[in-house]
Amino acid sequence: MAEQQRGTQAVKVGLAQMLKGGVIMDVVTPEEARIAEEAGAVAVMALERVPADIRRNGGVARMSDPQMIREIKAAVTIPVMAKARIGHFVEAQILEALGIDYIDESEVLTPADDVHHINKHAFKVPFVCGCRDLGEALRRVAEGAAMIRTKGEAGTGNVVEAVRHARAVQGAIRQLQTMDDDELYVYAKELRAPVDLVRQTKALGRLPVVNFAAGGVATPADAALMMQLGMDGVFVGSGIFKSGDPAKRARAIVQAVTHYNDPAIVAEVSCDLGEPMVGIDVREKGFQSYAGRSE
Ligand SMILES: O=C(CO)[C@H](O)[C@H](O)COP(=O)(O)O
Repeated sequence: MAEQQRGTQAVKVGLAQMLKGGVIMDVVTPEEARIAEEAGAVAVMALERVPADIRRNGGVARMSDPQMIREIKAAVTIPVMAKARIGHFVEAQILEALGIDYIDESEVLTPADDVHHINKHAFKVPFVCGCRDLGEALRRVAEGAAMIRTKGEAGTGNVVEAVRHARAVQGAIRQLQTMDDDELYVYAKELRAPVDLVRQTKALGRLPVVNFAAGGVATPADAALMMQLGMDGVFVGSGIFKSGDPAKRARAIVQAVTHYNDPAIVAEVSCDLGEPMVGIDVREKGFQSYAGRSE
């Protein structure tokens, strides 16, 4: 690709589109990365601890050790993503210098700036960011995100928040499509999002970038549910590598995403998967929401 074309918003959005219809798996070792690749993951997310362990350990969660990210990059041929803390543009600079394929500016790590997100236009590497609703999604796109993921609640093994966020985004887009163009200025104000992106979303009938589900997807049925709710693909972390048979579950979730509209196949791949991860009820007293850490 010509140097002057690298890193334009169109190129970054196009790179993210290449992941459409796929599963992106959190991995913490080169061995897990190889299991993910063999299972058919379209990309892996290299991190030191899956979200369930981040929750268990507590403390400040930061960008992973660059050496560990390098080892995961060397282990697989599929794209490798890594996480930077919200607003931590130096962690993002480091990840870009490491040649990472996509950066996740993630609420799963402890935010570094509780007001500002990273200006993602300043980078050549594409970014993915989380959202709970349409306004949050379009604010991230305005900052240069090339890919969106609904946040869910990572590390819970509980799909309820992923469903809530996917329904919020899709429902708002349906509502937007019933609106008169004159009404978009006020709606954009309500969404706290630029009116040109609101107009574009109305015209497309979808977000202007790919939108994956994340946070709490733990079974093939969960993954197919998110696809039927209109998501373009799925992130799975704790649900695979905190389960009894990660390789089998990883393959099953990839199959379920590919055949999400075929219940017979989803039933078949759901058989004999061993123990699922133990989940957390998000209504439990003292539950810490990661999704609410930024807006
Ligand atoms: O942060 C992520 C995506 O950006 C994680 O990959 C994803 O949310 C994992 O969540 P879980 O462990 O619940 O599957």
